[in-house]
Formats: sequence, C-alpha cells, structure tokens
Amino acid sequence: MGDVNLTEHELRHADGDFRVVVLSGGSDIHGNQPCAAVFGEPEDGCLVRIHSRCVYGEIFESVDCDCRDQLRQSMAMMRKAGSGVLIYLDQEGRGAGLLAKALGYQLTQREGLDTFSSYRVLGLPEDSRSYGDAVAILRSLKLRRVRLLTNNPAKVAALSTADVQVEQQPFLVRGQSVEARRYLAAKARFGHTISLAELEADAARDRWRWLHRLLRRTWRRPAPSAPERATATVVELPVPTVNPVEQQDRPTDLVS
Ligand SMILES: Nc1nc2c(ncn2[C@@H]2O[C@H](COP(=O)(O)OP(=O)(O)OP(=O)(O)O)[C@@H](O)[C@H]2O)c(=O)[nH]1
Repeated sequence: MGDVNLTEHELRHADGDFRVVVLSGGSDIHGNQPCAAVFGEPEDGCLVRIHSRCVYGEIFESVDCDCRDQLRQSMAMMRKAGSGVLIYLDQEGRGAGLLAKALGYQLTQREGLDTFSSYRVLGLPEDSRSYGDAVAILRSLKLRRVRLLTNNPAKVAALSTADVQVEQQPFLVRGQSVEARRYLAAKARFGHTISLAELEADAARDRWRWLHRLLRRTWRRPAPSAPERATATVVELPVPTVNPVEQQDRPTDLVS
C-alpha cells in the first residue's frame, strides 16, 4: 500500500453531528474509497467497529441478516461512549460482491444451504475480505489500541498482525428475526464467537412472547353475546269513537 491520505469533514446528523474521513491511496478495490464515521475525539482504547457493506440489510432493511442492527447499534454505542470510530468497507457479500451474494441467496433459498455452503458450491471463498484499509484508517487516526465491536476472529487477527492491540467486544444484537438467527447460527458454525445457546434462548423467548400475546388476545376477546330475542312491538290500535246520537238510539235492555 502506498501513501494513504484522509480527507475529512463534518457531517450533520439528527442524533448528533460527527466527522467523516475518506481514505484515498488504500486498496481501492472497486473504486469506492473506504470511509469512517469518527465520533468525538477517539483515543487509544476507544470503541471501533469495522463494518462491511450490506445493501440488503442497510438499504432495503432486510431482516435476513443482522447488518443493519449492528450498524445502528455501533453508532449508538459510540455516541453514548462519547467517542469511537465506525469504519465502513465496501466489501459487499463478505468481499465477493453483490452478484455473488445474490447467487448465494438464490442457492440458499432453492437448496436450503447456509450462506457459507452456497459460496462453496459456487466455487467462491467463504470470506474474501481484507482489513488493510481499516488498519490504514486506524493508523492515520493514531490509534494503536482499540475495543473492537465484533464476533469475527478474522478481524481481530487482521488488526493484531498489523500491530494494533485489540480487545474484542462481543457484539450480538438481540431480538433478531428467525431468518437472521439462522444466519447468525451459520456464522457461529463458521467460527464467529456467537453462542448457539444464547441464540436458542433468544428463540425460546420469542416463542414465549408469541404465545403470551396469543393468550392475552384470546382472554380479552368479548364473551359471545346471547342469541337475540325478538322484541315485542307495541301496535297502537285505533280507538273506535262512539257517536252520541247512535248511543241514545241504542236499546237500553241490551245493557241492563
Ligand atoms: N453471501 C452473503 N453475504 C451476506 C449475507 N448477509 C450479510 N452478508 C454480508 O456479510 C458481510 C458482513 O459480514 P458478517 O459475516 O455478517 O459479519 P462480520 O462483519 O464478519 O462479523 P461481525 O463483526 O461480528 O459483524 C457484509 O459484507 C454483508 O454484505 C448473506 O446472506 N449472504
């Protein structure tokens, strides 16, 4: 990697402005420069997230993966901590690109394969990302020791071999959809530090919540009403008027 340079400026945000740095002279794989959101004045030991692009999760708001939640939660955590660096890498589909990811999705949906097996079937590496640009950004920001929000040991290893001291901070966003949990379980099997037991506990909590909602709805339903009874209708009959003359003519013996 030659000389790298950071171009930086402020960015307005509804939840609080931050600084953006854009890297040039890095690996520049797809012509899109890596960038980072810099919160506060990060120092050694600050929170860092190295995030890889996911159009489906971040833009289309898919619930098949946890990418969007991780992005949002990491920003919220950095804001709360007062500082941090969110590095955003253009490494869609774990570095294979969007088309490969879409082909992988097709296979997953057709054959029921997990996300890593589908890449294997397509003849692609399961994960082809590199983290040199992330290291370059950290170096430019003069960070040598970071608290890395990740479950991915490959990220920890990549920074460690580049002489960045890493304290791994597990980063599991709770309350995921069934599909995202399936994705997380695949990552756990692939070596990510995600506890399958915790995922199962999450699923059990979801099932319980669902059952609870269903029962509450059933209890609250109004009791079936009694069959309607026919209501009596009062009909006013005309009162016959008696002609006083006719009354006088009437034979009196009839009434005696
Ligand atoms: N092929 C494929 N890629 C996906 C899928 N869901 C997310 N991705 C990509 O996976 C990358 C994110 O990697 P993940 O394995 O989810 O997480 P990670 O960054 O390795 O690990 P953490 O740091 O713990 O989040 C992004 O580039 C996404 O585009 C999927 O279903 N199939």
